[in-house]
Amino acid sequence: MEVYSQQSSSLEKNTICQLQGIGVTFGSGSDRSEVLRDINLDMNLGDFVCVLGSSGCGKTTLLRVLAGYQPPTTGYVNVSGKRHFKPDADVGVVFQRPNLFPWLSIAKNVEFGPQMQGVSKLERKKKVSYYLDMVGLIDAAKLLPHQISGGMQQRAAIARTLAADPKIVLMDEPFGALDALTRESMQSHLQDIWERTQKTIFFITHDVEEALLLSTHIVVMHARPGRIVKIVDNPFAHGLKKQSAASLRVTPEFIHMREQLVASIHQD
Ligand SMILES: Nc1ncnc2c1ncn2[C@@H]1O[C@H](COP(=O)(O)OP(=O)(O)OP(=O)(O)O)[C@@H](O)[C@H]1O
Repeated sequence: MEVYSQQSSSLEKNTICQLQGIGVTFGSGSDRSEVLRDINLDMNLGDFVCVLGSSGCGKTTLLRVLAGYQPPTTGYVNVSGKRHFKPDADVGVVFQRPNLFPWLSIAKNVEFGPQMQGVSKLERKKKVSYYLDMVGLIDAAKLLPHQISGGMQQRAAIARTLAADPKIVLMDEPFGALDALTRESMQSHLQDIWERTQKTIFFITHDVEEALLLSTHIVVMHARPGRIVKIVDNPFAHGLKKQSAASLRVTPEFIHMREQLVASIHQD
């Protein structure tokens, strides 16, 4: 395992997304609050980056900068070599609560992005079937969001985001509102989807085990101001392909790594 505290790895040829010197300060005078300072991070094609950190350390603010919702006070974001400063189709977002359009069927929700992009009807149909199949929701295509479970809704939200073909997918605690069993099945669904699409994923979680089960890299942030203190190459990357979460979790290596990460979060 390689653990290193450097702030930025060198730009490689398959870098999809680059955060350079990101800082965010809200307010001014006595209300001034520096929420993020000098965040540098490169994400390569197919990376699954999990971000861990105590509550309020700035994870969501960082995701909002990446999405183009929050302009940084300093620094910039590049996606595929271009400045990214406003929301667009290159960056897809999945929130903690699946914000599906309640009046549209699951299929129409998934079709929405490609339709906005002017994709032909035939292509749209193909995309909808492909992504609904990927998330195991073919049979729910005609149902409305309120007619399916929370886990199914979140899978539909993931399919909707992927159907717009983003270069990078941002996820803000997407399984945080789900019960433990559904969460576990969603983790294995997401791992499978990621293996199949090879998308670059930026994933915020409070759950150290979730980060170890899913990611290729783990970013640890500390607060006041929010900053990256550690970037870890996850030795368990792709681990769910070889063994179940239950058997991985009890290995001494996994337990040791989990304890190390918990300690580094709490050094904050
Ligand atoms: N628009 C804003 N104006 C002022 N302060 C803000 C604003 N948005 C966020 N903050 C502050 O920035 C800090 C970081 O918030 P953020 O939501 O990014 O943290 P987080 O790590 O995602 O927290 P959690 O894990 O609890 O979701 C908090 O102190 C929050 O109050």
